[in-house]
Amino acid sequence: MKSGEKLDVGEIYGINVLGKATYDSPLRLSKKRGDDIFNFVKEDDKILQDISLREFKKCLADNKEPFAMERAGPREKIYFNVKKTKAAIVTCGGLCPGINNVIRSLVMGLTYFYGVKEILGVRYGFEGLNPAYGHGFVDLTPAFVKDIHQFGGTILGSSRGGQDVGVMVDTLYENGVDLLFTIGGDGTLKGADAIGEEIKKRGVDISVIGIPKTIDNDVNLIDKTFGFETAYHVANPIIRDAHNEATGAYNGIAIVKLMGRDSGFIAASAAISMSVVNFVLVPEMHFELEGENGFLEVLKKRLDTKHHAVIVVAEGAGQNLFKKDKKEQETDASGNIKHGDIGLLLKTEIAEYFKKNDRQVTIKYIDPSYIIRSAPANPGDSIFCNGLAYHAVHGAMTGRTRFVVGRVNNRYVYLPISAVTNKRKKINMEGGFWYTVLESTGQPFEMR
Ligand SMILES: Nc1ncnc2c1ncn2[C@@H]1O[C@H](COP(=O)(O)OP(=O)(O)OP(=O)(O)O)[C@@H](O)[C@H]1O
Ligand SMILES: O=P(O)(O)OC[C@H]1O[C@](O)(CO)[C@@H](O)[C@@H]1O
Ligand SMILES: [Mg+2]
Repeated sequence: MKSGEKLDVGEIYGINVLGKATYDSPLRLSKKRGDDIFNFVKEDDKILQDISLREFKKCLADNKEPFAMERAGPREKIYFNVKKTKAAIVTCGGLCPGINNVIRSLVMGLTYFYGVKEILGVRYGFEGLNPAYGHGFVDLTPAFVKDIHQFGGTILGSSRGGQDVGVMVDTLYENGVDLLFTIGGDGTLKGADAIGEEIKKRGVDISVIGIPKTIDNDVNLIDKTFGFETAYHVANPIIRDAHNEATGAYNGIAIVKLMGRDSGFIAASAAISMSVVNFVLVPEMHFELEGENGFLEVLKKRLDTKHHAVIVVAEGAGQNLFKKDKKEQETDASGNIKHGDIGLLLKTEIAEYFKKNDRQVTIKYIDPSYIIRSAPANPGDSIFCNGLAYHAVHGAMTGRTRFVVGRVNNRYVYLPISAVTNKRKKINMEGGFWYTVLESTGQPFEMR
């Protein structure tokens, strides 16, 4: 392609809008550079998805515009009349550090940036949008939320389990809600999109916004979800102490099981952050216990040389070892598969194997379980939660709908909900992150 020639407009992650934004933003921001005042974000400001030069050159060669997404932030024109705007906030799914920070910053942002006067707190997840449960609403004001960031959990309560989308939209409409902020994981975001679809069908003016929350960090496309960093931060000293237990006995083995239903980011990050771990087992890998290259044999070799071992296992790892029939698979209220307890299975299998091989071992099994997700957000997550909430408020006021706010390549962006829910983010076993895990643990590429 010759210089100066225009690229074809390629695919971008287009976001639905309720209509044209016609009101002037009440924010006193600048429109020009060089005046030391933050500028409104221009509508054509996009962030590249893949920042490698090779990918960019490939797009140039194919005469295609690279994949890009909207930069998040305040716009000059907004859609909603701030004098009449009413918002609602709902939190769904499992707990996660930082939920209260997000609620607090949404309330502060809506109130102080745009002058929104009424914000409803929906109780106990999507249940709270079904009047049959009788949960009622909480009035969220700056005075009410000012201290909540100091606590873990969610002041609104949460739930799993499906609700009738029509009933939820009726509730929003009947209560005059213009903006619905949903804070949750993949399930919540799918629910939010379904609500947005129903709103569109009815032709009503309600924006639906998603703020991705999950300690598992399994939301597609975005750099990370809030709460993930705190979760592995809490796991870090637990691993340190597990190592003390392992080295405190001849042939001591410590097993730490961490959450991570389908993605092993918590286990892997915790292990790299406290690099005394010798084996990390995650759902993304296939490993066997038996056999010449199986996990038990590799563990034996490790004990023969070092006489202790620390194993960190993600709850969704090694599910192939349970040999369950598809029909026997149990699910929770939201349809998430309940996994077999890999921590206990490892403990039993390791004990039996070394007994059979006539070797003395001491096994300590540690399952911190919910402890890693019920803590308050650490400083890194607190900063992140603030940023997500403020950017969500700015996006919502413009009439954008069915979108999530997230960070991609270290920038805040808006993405359609469907782009982040159509696939679960998993550790790339050929990627640099997993390679770091192998470098840090010294475990083999394969154990099967
Ligand atoms: N496809 C869907 N359509 C409508 N609602 C859904 C859909 N999937 C999930 N939900 C609802 O979203 C809520 C939260 O889902 P879920 O329990 O799976 O948690 P999550 O948001 O994925 O968070 P976590 O990371 O803790 O799993 C539940 O009330 C669930 O019924
Ligand atoms: O027992 P609960 O509350 O349903 O949630 C457990 C699940 O939630 C998660 O923490 C995700 O939020 C998973 O890692 C875990 O499997
Ligand atoms: Mg989920």
